[in-house]
Amino acid sequence: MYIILFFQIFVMQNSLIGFIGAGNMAYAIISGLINNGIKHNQIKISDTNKALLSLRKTEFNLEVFTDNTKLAIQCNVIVLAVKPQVLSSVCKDLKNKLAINTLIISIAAGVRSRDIERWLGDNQAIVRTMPNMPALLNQGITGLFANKQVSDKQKSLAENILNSVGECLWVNDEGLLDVITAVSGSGPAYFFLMLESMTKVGAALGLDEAVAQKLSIQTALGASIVASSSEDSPQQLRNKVTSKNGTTQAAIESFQDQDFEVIIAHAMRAAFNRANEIGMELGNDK
Ligand SMILES: NC(=O)C1=CN([C@@H]2O[C@H](COP(=O)(O)OP(=O)(O)OC[C@H]3O[C@@H](n4cnc5c(N)ncnc54)[C@H](OP(=O)(O)O)[C@@H]3O)[C@@H](O)[C@H]2O)C=CC1
Ligand SMILES: O=C(O)[C@@H]1CCC=N1
Repeated sequence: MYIILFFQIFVMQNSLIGFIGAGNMAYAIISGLINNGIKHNQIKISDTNKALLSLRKTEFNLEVFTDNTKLAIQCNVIVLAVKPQVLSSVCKDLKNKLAINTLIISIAAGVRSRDIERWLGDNQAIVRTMPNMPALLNQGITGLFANKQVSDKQKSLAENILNSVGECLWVNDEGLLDVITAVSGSGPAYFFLMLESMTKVGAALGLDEAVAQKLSIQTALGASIVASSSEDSPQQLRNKVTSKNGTTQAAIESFQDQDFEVIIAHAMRAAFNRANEIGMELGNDK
């Protein structure tokens, strides 16, 4: 056990991790890596946006590049952190320039590993992932899928990197990553929307907006902590808040009258379908 742990730390400490794309998710993952003891000189970052690169250089004290290839040829792990729509051109520029043992980690929604393989050139080890934004505070959760070229050592390297920002969950069926996208990838935004609505209504009912926001956020935090530490299911916990003929029952009945579950199902299916659509659109990109 200790030998495996020591080996994993050794592999991480001897990796050079390059991020292509310096946006929100790169920021979140790099923050987690640095908080977990990865040295600044083990992370490099490239982006087309020079102003953003100079901000990242100030924030993290890392080497930055405007040329993705220059970054990629120096790293043994490359995290593809650009929008799905620019991923094919980013990969095609790297085609046949990477060492065969370079591990590619894609965080792009919808984009299938076989397309990334096709754009980069065959036989590249690719771990396709779906992290989420709470990675920023090491509270993320990431779904991962490995293509056939990924070795066990590379699997544990990818897992260690994403474990720096939260929990990891491997899937054998790549299609499930689109479901994970609809649940936890996009999920933080669903809860933020709920917070926005609760704040607005609290203010409309007479609270200061800042007070309504604080109450809403602390309530979400408290409910999440209880749900994640309790043996009870979310439904059982809900029942514990819902007094017979009380205020919560009135609210829950109103949600149910408005088909709350249908609203959630439509929204999550829309996210899932969009992930599929992105995969199909880019799958047609030669
Ligand atoms: N945001 C989230 O919560 C999550 C996002 N993801 C995935 O992560 C990926 C990144 O998302 P996010 O960080 O939000 O996006 P951002 O737009 O914040 O970051 C992407 C960065 O890539 C830059 N970029 C564009 N073209 C290139 C290029 N050719 N070479 C290098 N850099 C380039 C962009 O510059 P410019 O803005 O100037 O175009 C931008 O700075 C996406 O694929 C998304 O699906 C996954 C899980 C959660
Ligand atoms: O909205 C998106 O497409 C990305 C993927 C999951 C979260 N953000």
